[in-house]
Amino acid sequence: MTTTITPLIAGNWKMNGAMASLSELQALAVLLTTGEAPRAMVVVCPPATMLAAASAQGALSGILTGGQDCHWEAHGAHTGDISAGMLADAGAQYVIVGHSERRADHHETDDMVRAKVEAAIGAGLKPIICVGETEDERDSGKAENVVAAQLAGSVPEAGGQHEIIIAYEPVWAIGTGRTPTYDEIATMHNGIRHILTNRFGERGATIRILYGGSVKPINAREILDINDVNGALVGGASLLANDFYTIISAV
Ligand SMILES: O=C(CO)COP(=O)(O)O
Repeated sequence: MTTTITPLIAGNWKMNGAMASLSELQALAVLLTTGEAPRAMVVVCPPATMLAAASAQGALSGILTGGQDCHWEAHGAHTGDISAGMLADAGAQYVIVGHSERRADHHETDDMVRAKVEAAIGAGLKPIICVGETEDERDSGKAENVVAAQLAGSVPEAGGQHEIIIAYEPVWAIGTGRTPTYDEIATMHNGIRHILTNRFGERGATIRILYGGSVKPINAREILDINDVNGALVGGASLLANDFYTIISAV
């Protein structure tokens, strides 16, 4: 059912890197254009200050770019914030919304995330909507219910007509070097697929579901082989061109 989905590998640089890190993007571009053609779409989400330069550079080698967050309004008195339209203006085609670090650090609720997704769609961006349980929630057997509730709250009806991407990122697997078992990932992705097809019908079968949380060159192949895993959202390992390229090549 999902075998026709072209996988997508996205790198989330978070608050790492400086303009000098664009040399890593350049190195990645060289690897991607001189090696075997990638079997995945490649997206890099650098800090917003680097987005325009990264987009211009990426365009030369097929690397797409995305923002790491956007405001839910198109413009206004929101000091320090960036709108989805501004990200598009800087060359982004994607935007990460509802990352657990923002849900935690900025008290983002599902309602806020849904409004951001709508703003992203309105600006012509493809939102990468993050969901995932904490360790306590997994230990107490609530992981699937937590993710189902986040999907219900964070994914707007417009998700049925526009391209959206779901990223399942268990909070306890982010930056820890720990991952769920392959069975646990398969169960969660299968559950998300059911939720998407129940809600959006045939279209739900075409929505990419990425896995994120300690994806590394060493585990990428096994994770990307799991049914209904349509790519990865990579943090730390996306900062170095060689590591990121190895993950992309694992598709
Ligand atoms: O949060 C993540 C991507 O959004 C995952 O980060 P790590 O790959 O560093 O665990």
